[in-house]
Amino acid sequence: MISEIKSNNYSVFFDKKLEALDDFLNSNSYSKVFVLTDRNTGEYCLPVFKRYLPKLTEYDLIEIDPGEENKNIDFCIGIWKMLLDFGADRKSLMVNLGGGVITDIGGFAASTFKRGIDFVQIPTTLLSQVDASVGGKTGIDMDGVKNIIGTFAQPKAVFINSSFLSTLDDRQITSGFAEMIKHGLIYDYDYFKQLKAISPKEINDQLVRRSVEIKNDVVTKDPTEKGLRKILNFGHTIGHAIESYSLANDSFPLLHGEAIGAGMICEAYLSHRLNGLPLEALNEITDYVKSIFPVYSFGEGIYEDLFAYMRNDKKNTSGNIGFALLKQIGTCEFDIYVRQEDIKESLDYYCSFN
Ligand SMILES: NC(=O)c1ccc[n+]([C@@H]2O[C@H](COP(=O)([O-])OP(=O)(O)OC[C@H]3O[C@@H](n4cnc5c(N)ncnc54)[C@H](O)[C@@H]3O)[C@@H](O)[C@H]2O)c1
Ligand SMILES: O=C(O)C(=O)C[C@@H](O)[C@H](O)[C@H](O)COP(=O)(O)O
Ligand SMILES: [Zn+2]
Repeated sequence: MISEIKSNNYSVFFDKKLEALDDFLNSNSYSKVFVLTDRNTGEYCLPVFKRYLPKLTEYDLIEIDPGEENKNIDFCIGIWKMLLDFGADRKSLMVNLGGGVITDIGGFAASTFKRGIDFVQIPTTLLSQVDASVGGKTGIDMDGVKNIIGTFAQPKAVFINSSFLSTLDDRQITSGFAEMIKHGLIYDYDYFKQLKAISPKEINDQLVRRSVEIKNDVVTKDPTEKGLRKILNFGHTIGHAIESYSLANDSFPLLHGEAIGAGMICEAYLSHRLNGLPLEALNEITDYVKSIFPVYSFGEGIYEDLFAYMRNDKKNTSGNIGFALLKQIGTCEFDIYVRQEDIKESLDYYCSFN
């Protein structure tokens, strides 16, 4: 059974057999089809893709190394070169089969090759299914700064097949769960309470769909993040800085969702101190998020590094560091500019749990 959510000029299909993708390919005469995977999705997901699309006999496979550290210009150049060498033209299609790294770098490479070819997203991690594949943010990291190069480019379609999650490890499932928690905190208290009642491994199609609905409600109203869409960035001003620091300094860096978990605790603190979030709500959020994600251990010695990353956040204006902060659980406000000393206090709050 296929269900569909309509987004900005494209649809998100929930489809256990990729029949919607089969229909999409049959109703669009693309000159060539390119499939972008990483090594893991090539191993675990490509066989599923091929099983459901027996008529797709002709495609060129582009495979990159997995991991956040590879969401960079060098791998992007490699993808562009493959498109060039294999004769991609403006009527070609890029199929991004992977997690958020693949949907981000693949969407960026496709949206810039020959000034843009069509691409579709087939998200294969929980995080990419509930967040990364929807909304048209594409991009790569540079000099350790998250998503500093990129485009707003809408896919032609998104095809979500929850069976891909069966080969995803628990840590990756929990990482994606962070974005679902975020959706509840910024938009739907009842949804947050539903998530609190289960463990990340107990997620189901209905909860995945609810997260996509929430993200889609927001991005259809503000596709290029001029205002409202910034609420989807709750936890990310500090979370991205922690993720970038960990990527640059840790042998086994935090995953995106783990860093956002830390960021959400810090930004819930700022929501309480500066935006009226009740103390009991701050405690509820802190206690719950700490129960899902181990506290990342750091101290004041890295604060300057974190501030340097935050100074590159895309929500900033004229050097003022921008945040989306909660008013209450389920309601989030944006374009709140926070002084460095207040940010430091939120980091002290988080580090007090070490
Ligand atoms: N564009 C957006 O709106 C948006 C939203 C949220 C996050 N992001 C970005 O997404 C990235 C994180 O995405 P992610 O968490 O999916 O990471 P990821 O793409 O690195 O995937 C995580 C790991 O799981 C492996 N994998 C993927 N699917 C698998 C499967 N079905 N079975 C087994 N292994 C599988 C991958 O090879 C990788 O090793 C970050 O770069 C983040 O900035 C973008
Ligand atoms: O879609 C959005 O908008 C988001 O902010 C979703 C985030 O979860 C995601 O990590 C996004 O890539 C962050 O955007 P950025 O603009 O801070 O790079
Ligand atoms: Zn995120």
